[in-house]
Amino acid sequence: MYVKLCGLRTAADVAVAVEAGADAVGFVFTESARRVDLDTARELVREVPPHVLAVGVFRGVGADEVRRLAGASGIGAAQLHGDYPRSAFDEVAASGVRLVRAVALKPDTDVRVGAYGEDLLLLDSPVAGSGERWDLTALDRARPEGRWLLAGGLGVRDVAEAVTLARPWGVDVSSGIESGRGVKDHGLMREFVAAARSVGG
Ligand SMILES: O=C(O)c1ccccc1NCC(=O)[C@H](O)[C@H](O)COP(=O)(O)O
Repeated sequence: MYVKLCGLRTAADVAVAVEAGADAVGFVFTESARRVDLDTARELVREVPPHVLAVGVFRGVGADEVRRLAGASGIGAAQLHGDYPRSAFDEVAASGVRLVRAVALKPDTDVRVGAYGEDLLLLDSPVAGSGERWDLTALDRARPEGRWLLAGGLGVRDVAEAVTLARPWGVDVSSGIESGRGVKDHGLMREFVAAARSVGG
């Protein structure tokens, strides 16, 4: 079970995520209580070892700006939320970063992993980073195959149940590992990784 811990803001957050065994860590570059500025992001990315993917989270930022921030911070992947066209994905990918396509599951959502050139598809709640759950039974109508992550209101107590129901390749969390908005709880981070991996290997 691939586990991404998102919205990290301090070097201690990164150290705990790595020690807990996270596969990927996310840094929010867009308007949010979790936003980190470029200098902070660059310092945090330096703390991420090569076997862990450093992901920059973007929404409402042009592809050229994503490229600039990706290059300046050293992230390994860009997670794009919102209505980015395929051309924007191509443009960002050309800078050498991997792509995460973040979408809410609607009737017309293209759930083919890689349809926009992405390495990972992230199925999230309609309001990303809000900690709100969404109706996982919608996956019965359109279930991705391959490298897709489930996100949206997951927490220590319910991630195992959600994994059993949705059968994702991996999971992503932010609010559920916080003690307050934008403040990571290191105990919850460790517990979340263990809980996510407690289901069927
Ligand atoms: O975290 C934010 O504030 C945010 C703002 C704008 C776009 C994306 C954002 N976050 C993305 C994530 O943290 C996660 O990938 C995902 O949405 C899970 O969030 P949560 O429901 O809080 O666990």
